Amino acid sequence: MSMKQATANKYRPFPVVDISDRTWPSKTITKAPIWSSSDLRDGNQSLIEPMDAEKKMKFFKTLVDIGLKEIEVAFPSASQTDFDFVRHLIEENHIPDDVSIQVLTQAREDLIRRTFESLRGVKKAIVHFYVAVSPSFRNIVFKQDKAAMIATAVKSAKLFAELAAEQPETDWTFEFSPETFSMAELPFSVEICNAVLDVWKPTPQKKAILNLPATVECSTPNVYADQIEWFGRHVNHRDSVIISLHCHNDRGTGIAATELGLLAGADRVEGCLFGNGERTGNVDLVTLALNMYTQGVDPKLDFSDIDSVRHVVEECNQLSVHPRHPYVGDLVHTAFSGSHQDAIRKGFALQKDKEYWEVPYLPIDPSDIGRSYDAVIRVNSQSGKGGITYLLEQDYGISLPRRMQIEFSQIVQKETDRLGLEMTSKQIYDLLDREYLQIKEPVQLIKHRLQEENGESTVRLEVNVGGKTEHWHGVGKGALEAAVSAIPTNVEIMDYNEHAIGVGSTANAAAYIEIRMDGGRSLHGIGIHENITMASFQALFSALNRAMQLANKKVF
Ligand SMILES: CC(=O)SCCNC(=O)CCNC(=O)[C@H](O)C(C)(C)COP(=O)(O)OP(=O)(O)OC[C@H]1O[C@@H](n2cnc3c(N)ncnc32)[C@H](O)[C@@H]1OP(=O)(O)O
Ligand SMILES: CC(C)C(=O)C(=O)O
Ligand SMILES: [Mg+2]
Repeated sequence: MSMKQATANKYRPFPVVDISDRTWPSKTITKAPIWSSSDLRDGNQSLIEPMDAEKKMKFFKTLVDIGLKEIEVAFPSASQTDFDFVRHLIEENHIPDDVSIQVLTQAREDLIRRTFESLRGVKKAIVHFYVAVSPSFRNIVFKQDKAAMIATAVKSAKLFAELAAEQPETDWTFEFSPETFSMAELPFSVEICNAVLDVWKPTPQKKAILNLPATVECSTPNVYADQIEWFGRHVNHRDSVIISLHCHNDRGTGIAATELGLLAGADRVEGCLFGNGERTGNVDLVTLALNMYTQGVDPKLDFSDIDSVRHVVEECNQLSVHPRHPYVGDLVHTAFSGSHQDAIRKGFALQKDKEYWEVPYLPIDPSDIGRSYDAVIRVNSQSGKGGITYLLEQDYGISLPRRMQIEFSQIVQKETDRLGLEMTSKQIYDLLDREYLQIKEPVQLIKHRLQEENGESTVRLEVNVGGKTEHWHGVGKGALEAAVSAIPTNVEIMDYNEHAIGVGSTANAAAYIEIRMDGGRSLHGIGIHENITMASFQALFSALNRAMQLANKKVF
C-alpha cells in the first residue's frame, strides 16, 4: 500500500474540542509555572541503560542546583535500585527542606504499599498514581469499562489516603494522572478525576495535583490547549486543584502544546531536561524556561551555566544533545551564512547602547547562559565579508576598510571552496598574513630614509627587485605620496586608512591602502608595524606586489 492509500484508509483525524468561547488564544504567559522534573522517572524509564544510584544522585543534585522544587525521583515499586535510591535520599538527608520528591506507582495495591514504604520518614513528598483513560487503553490494554476504571482509581485513591494517614509526620501531596488524557473523551477524564477528588477532598490550602498527560502526542497543540481549558472549566474544586501538564513530543510539538496549555489555565509542568523521555521525549524544561526568559518572564530555573547542566545530563542519560537543540546545541548560537553574520555583526556593534537585547538572529544573549561569543560567527563557504571582518576585528583587532573586506572575502571564499571545510579565525588571519603581510615578491622594501622640509617629504628607498638591490627616490607632500612617487611605474592611491591595534607601548599601527597600477584593477595592501610611517610603506609595497603579481609584471 502506498503512503497515499494508507493515509486515507488507515488513519483518522483527531476530533476537535467543542469550545468556541475558548480564551487561551488571547493570553500570554506572565509567570513561571510550578516545575516538576521527571528525568529520574519518565526520563530514566526510557533509557537504554537506566541510571545507577550514582548517576541518579548526580542528576538529582543538578536538578536541585537549577532550582527544581519538585523532583520525580523514582518508580520505587519497579526495581530495588529505585526503591533504594529513595531510601538513600531520605536516610542520608539529601533532600533540601524546600524540595519535594515525587514518586510514581500503578493503581495496584501491592505496588502502592511498596511505594509508601519507600517514603517512610520523608519530610514531604508527592505520591503519584496513574490509570489510563482513553478508549484504546480501556479496550486493548485493560479490557475494562469506564465504571471499572473509575473503581480502580477510587480504590487506589482511598489506599493513598489510608497509607498517608499512617505516616502523619510527612507532608503529603497526592497526584493523579489520567494517563492518555489527550486521547480520551473529556467528560470521562473529568469524571474519573472528580471521583478521585471526592476521596482526597483537597482544599485551597492543601491542593491535589491532576496531571493531564499527552502520553502520546496525537493532535495539534491548539487541540491540547482546548482540552486543558475545557477540563479546567468542568472539574470540581478547581481552586483546590493544581492542573499539571505532561506533554510528550511524538509530533514534535511538545513545547507548543505545553505553552498553549499554560495559556489555557494550567499551573504546573512536568518534563525532562533537554527533552529526554519516552520515544521522542518528554517536553524539554530547559527550552520552556528559556522561552519564558527571552520574553522577560523569570522562569525561576537557573541555566546560567547551561553547558555544565548538559554535561551532567549527557553523562547520566548516555545520550548526546543534538547540535541544533534549542538554546544548548553546539551550533545554535552560530551563524555561518553571510547575511546572518552581517546582521549579527551590526547588531553587536549597536547593542551596548540599547536597553533590550536586540541582536538579529540571536533570540538570547549567549552570555546569559554561560556561552561566549566565540562560536557565534564561524566561516565556511556560505559566509560573506561580515563574518570574516567580525573575526579579524574580535580576535586580531584588524578593522578592514569596506572595499578591502570585499576583496579579502573573495580570497577566503576561494579557500573555503578549495578546502570544503570551515575556516577558524586563526586560519583566516594566516591567509591574510600570507596574501598581504608576507608578500615580498617581486619587490621587497629593505629600508627607507625620510626627510621632511618646508612641508615637503623626501624619501629614499632601498629595495630588492627580483634579486637586485635598487635605490629609489621620491618627493611629495607627505611620506606616502613621496614613496608613491619613488616607484618607477604609475601608481595611484585610491584609498588609505589607518588605526591603532591595542593600546600603550605595545600598540601597533595598521595601515590599509588601495592602489591602482598602470590604470589596471585596484587592489589593496596592508602593513602592520609599531611605526605608522613604516606601516603605510609596508601597505604600499603589499599592494604593489599584489598588483604586479596580478599583472604578471616581474620588473619595471
Ligand atoms: C506513561 C507512563 O510512563 S506510565 C509509567 C510506566 N513506567 C513503567 O512501567 C516503569 C516501571 N514499571 C515496571 O517496573 C513494571 O511495569 C511494574 C513493576 C510496574 C509492573 O510489572 P508487572 O507486574 O510485571 O507488569 P507489566 O510490566 O507487564 O505491566 C503490565 C500490567 O500492568 C497493568 N497496568 C498498566 N498500567 C496500570 C495502571 N496504571 N494501574 C494498574 N495496572 C496497570 C496492565 O494492565 C498489565 O496487567 P496484566 O499483566 O494483568 O495484563
Ligand atoms: C504516568 C504518566 C504521567 C506519564 O508519564 C504519561 O502519561 O506520559
Ligand atoms: Mg510520560
